Amino acid sequence: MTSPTIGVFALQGDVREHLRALTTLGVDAIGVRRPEELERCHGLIIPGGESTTMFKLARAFDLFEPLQKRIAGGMPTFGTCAGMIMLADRIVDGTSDQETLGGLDITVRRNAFGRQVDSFEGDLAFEGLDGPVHAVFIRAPWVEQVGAEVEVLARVASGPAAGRIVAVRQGSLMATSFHPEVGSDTRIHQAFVDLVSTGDTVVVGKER
Ligand SMILES: NC(=O)CC[C@H](N)C(=O)O
Repeated sequence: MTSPTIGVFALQGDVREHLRALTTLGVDAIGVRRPEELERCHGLIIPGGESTTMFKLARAFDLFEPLQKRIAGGMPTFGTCAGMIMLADRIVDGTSDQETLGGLDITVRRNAFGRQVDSFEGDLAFEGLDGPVHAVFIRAPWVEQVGAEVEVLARVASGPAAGRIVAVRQGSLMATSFHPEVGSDTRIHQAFVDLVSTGDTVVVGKER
């Protein structure tokens, strides 16, 4: 596939930043609000935002089942922050029984780093990429537990959350706790575009 169309789930969240990153990479990028738009996509990004609102809107706009079907059918999908929560098979946050689209065999903790005030930035190593990534965390989840098929791509490097898993891949699904669409570093988007284009991405290590 030479020129894939990649959609960005566009009912809520930081859609524009992802569209801009994809366009910078020369990808045909479209916002997805309706099932017909999803049908045109070879891959999908689910952005950061507010995951409970995203679930409600996906239901209200009849996108929930089509999304679940495409993801289960192997469409490459990349979730960032709230998008990671959408893709997780299991969520813990102490309060809700929030449903998920699922697909990634991970357990995520919502707002794991704390509430609003605990948004932070930091550099971290990302499997397969040359040099560190500057990661921006905004009321972010972290991954508490991963299944046997899940590759860990990044962990927090230092501070109280050091060692926490913040990026994963399982087959055609990728997710980061942080926001790679913020700023001008498009390497993580490029890795996802490669995954969509070739069915595989940069060589990643396997860790549990
Ligand atoms: N920046 C984000 O996407 C925050 C995610 C949000 N805290 C949620 O639980 O859905």
